[in-house]
Order: sequence, then structure tokens, then C-alpha cells
Amino acid sequence: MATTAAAVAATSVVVLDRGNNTTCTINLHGATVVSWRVNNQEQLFVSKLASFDGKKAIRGGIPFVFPQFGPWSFGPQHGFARITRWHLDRAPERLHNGDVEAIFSLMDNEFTRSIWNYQFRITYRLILREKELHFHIGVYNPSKDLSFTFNMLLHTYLKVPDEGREVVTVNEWTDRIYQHTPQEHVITNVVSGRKMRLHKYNFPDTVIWNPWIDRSREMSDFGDDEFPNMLCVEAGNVSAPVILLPGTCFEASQILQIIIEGNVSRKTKRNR
Ligand SMILES: O=P(O)(O)OC[C@H]1O[C@H](O)[C@H](O)[C@@H](O)[C@@H]1O
Repeated sequence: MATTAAAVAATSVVVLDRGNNTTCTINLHGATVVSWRVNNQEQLFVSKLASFDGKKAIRGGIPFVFPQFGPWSFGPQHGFARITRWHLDRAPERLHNGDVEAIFSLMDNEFTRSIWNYQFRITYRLILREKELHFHIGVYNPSKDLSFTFNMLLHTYLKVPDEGREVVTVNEWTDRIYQHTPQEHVITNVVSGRKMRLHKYNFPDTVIWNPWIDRSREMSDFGDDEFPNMLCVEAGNVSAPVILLPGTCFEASQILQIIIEGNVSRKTKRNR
């Protein structure tokens, strides 16, 4: 890949390019995945009013929520990870199988310690495959004597057409935390009427959110008319915090996969 760490230092955006117009773009502000295009088709929603000034969280894509989910008496809602500049540890690199990988990290610094006085190190590894995006997260507690607790969540904004949905129906303001959910969710009617599979490991909860009409109006960085075109399906640890003992590491991962209905289902249709 052409991107070098030095080139990235000058910018705030990192692009994983797998060829065939399949790319993933990460803004170092929050290590927010701001675009995932598969065959030139965008899969993620980013508001037309999203702010990229490096001050607030980016309204859309996949903000990284840590170490708090929701309002926080010590600091900003959903923690500081989504509003802190991350470090690029490994610039995008093509693997032998054609996939492209990049690694980001966030460590405690003066700003994070002023809010939350713990040492930590998060490693965030992203792998772009042909029809999949993999997220591998490690949180390390380097302290010799202090444990800490945290929430973590990948706040995925999926781009969806304004249509009905099976099983979980969203037709009003929705903000639900589902606890102990299965490892796999299938979201119907995403871009081009396709299905998206969300597979998660060590993320026991799932939050479903859509601001709907009134709350959209209350958000300065979200268009009043945008709510029918997005759905947040957020995998995380939110109902019970994770306790991380000194010298130990926590790992979690997520895979987003576009489901392509194969020949079998086409054949079945023809035979009907
Ligand atoms: O506006 P934000 O701080 O980005 O939060 C956006 C939303 O995130 C999650 O989905 C929460 O469950 C919601 O309660 C919250 O409104």
C-alpha cells in the first residue's frame, strides 16, 4: 500500500483499499470508520451535517464508545475514545490473501487521565475483506495495582432504505438495549435490499437506535429528514461493565458481512 506512516501523520484519514472499488476509510479522530464501500457501494450512514472539526464525535460511520456508554458524570457522553485522536500503529498493508489490514491504538494521556485517571492501551485492528469488515479490539491494563471498569461499544450506523424490517421493527423513536444477545444478527434491507450479518465475540449486548422525528430535530449534526435512511445496530458491553485486573487484557471483535444470496437461492427461485 502506498500510504506510509509519515504521510498519515499529515492527514487525519487512513484508507484501506482492496481494489474493485472496495475501501474502508478511518478518521483518526476517534478511529471512526467513516466509510465502507463494497464495489463502490457505501454501507455506512454519515449525516450530511456531521461535524469533522475534531471537537465532537462524528455523527455516523462507526464511532468507538469507551470507557463509558451513555451520560457520564466524569466526562462526555459515550466516553472520550470517540473524540480523541488515535495513533496509526500499522499503515494499511496488503496481506497474502489480498485483504488489507491496519492497526490503530489509543493510550491514556493527559486529557484522558484528567477525566478518568487510569492507564490503559487499546489496540484496534481492522481488516478489509472482499465483502467483510473485521474489527479486533484489545484493551490492556498496564497498571501493577489498579483495576478499572469500562463499557465499550461499536456504534455502527448502517445505511438503510426507508423500508419495513423483520423481527425488530423500527417505526418510532427507538433506543433499546438488548442484553445477552446471540453472537450473530442479520439485518434485512440494507443497501440494495441486501442483508448484513453482524457477528460479534465478547460483546454480550446490542443497542438498537433511531432518533426518529423529534429527536432528529434536536440534534445539530443530524438532518431532520435523515432518520429513515439509517439504523444503529451497536454491539457492546454496556449493561454490565467489564472489570479489567492489573496486567490483564480484554479482547472483543465484530465482523460485518454482506450476505450475497448465492446460486442456490437463485436456482430455487427458478424452480418455483
Ligand atoms: O448523540 P450521541 O451521544 O452520539 O448518542 C447517540 C445515541 O447513542 C446510543 O444509541 C444511545 O443508546 C442513545 O441513547 C444515544 O442517543
